[in-house]
Amino acid sequence: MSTSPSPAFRHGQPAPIGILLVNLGTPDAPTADAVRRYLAQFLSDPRVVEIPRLLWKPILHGIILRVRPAKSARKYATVWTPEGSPLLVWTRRQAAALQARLALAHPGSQVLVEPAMRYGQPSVDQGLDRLMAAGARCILVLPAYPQYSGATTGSAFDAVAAWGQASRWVPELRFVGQYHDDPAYIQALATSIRRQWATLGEPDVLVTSFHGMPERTLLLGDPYHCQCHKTARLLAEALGWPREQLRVTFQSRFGKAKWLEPATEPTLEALAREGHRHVQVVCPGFSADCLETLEEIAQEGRAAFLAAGGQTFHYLPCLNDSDEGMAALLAVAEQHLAGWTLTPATDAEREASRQRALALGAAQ
Ligand SMILES: C=CC1=C(C)c2cc3[nH]c(cc4nc(cc5[nH]c(cc1n2)c(C)c5CCC(=O)O)C(CCC(=O)O)=C4C)c(C)c3C=C
Ligand SMILES: [Fe+2]
Ligand SMILES: [Fe+2]
Repeated sequence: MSTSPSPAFRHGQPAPIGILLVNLGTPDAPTADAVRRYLAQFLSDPRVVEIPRLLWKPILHGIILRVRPAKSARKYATVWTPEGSPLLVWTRRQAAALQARLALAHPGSQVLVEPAMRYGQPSVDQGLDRLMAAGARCILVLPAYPQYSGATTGSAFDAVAAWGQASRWVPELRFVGQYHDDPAYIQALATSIRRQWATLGEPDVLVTSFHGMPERTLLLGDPYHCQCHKTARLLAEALGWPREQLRVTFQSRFGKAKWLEPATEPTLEALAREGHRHVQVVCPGFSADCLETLEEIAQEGRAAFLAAGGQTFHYLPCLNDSDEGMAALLAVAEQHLAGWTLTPATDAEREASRQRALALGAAQ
């Protein structure tokens, strides 16, 4: 979408450029009521549950929203921090760190970074309204999902489009689709893992556990599964590790449909039974630690591996706001900001450029 002239350079005064850093979303509190509100919004999204609404609504409201909130709230309580849900805390820190790094890297430009949650607060609408209120008319939407899936990245796009439909002044918008094979992201993963190996040592097997998706989405053309495998292959290469010592698994199964395989927890149990004693798990598809990594992997996954006879288990944290993680987000943002982040021209430079254009026109 584009208006002309580019509003970022109007009147010789640079308007700020906006970045909306979007992650999935999380409840406001680790209580059944708050989790119910969050799940109701999340699981009503047709991008997330692709079952005809007439069939799905009675299941969602009659069963899932009655049973799951209390169970999930108990899990959230085990990872909740004094500042709130880990996913939101990390997303806020990432947004602040990205803004600071952009200010250092591009002293002539002002780039504002707002955190947003696709479900819950602060919403995509609130984040975009804030950027507009601050004067940003060029906005980059950066979903914090390295691998594209319709359920996550696609849904973030829907939220931005719905906001645009309700807006009189739609800004220039750019949207990051994925960065699963970006060298800066792969390098960040490898650096983070190697740093942790310096104290933990290398495992027998490194399990890369990605969030699952219904298998049907792969058959329908969603690139998510392939992008997870490509990330894992590039990571093995960056680590200089034999491919067979690095496993790709899918976690967080939801519902009755067949999900992508192999599943993480059964794989951890099988590795223990096969005699692999030292296993580590890393979750490259999550840019920030959250319930799915801190509870499902670091707690449940560990318990399953040790109960099956494994000896040592380490969960390797996500990139979060680490130096290497922020360098990767900065690199991804910069690729998409090109042309917007140019330090604005002075009046003299603008006049010289106008004269050159006139001279060119006269020569033709
Ligand atoms: C990173 C990518 C993610 C994909 C792909 C994804 C797909 C997906 N998820 C569900 C159902 C649930 N996911 C839940 C939590 C959750 N999911 C992601 C990321 C992806 N989901 C994150 C970052 C989180 C953590 C949120 C947090 O607050 O920390 C939950 C809620 C928790 C629970 O009750 O178990 C559900 C439910 C589906 C159905 C799906 C693909 C179709
Ligand atoms: Fe999920
Ligand atoms: Fe889970």
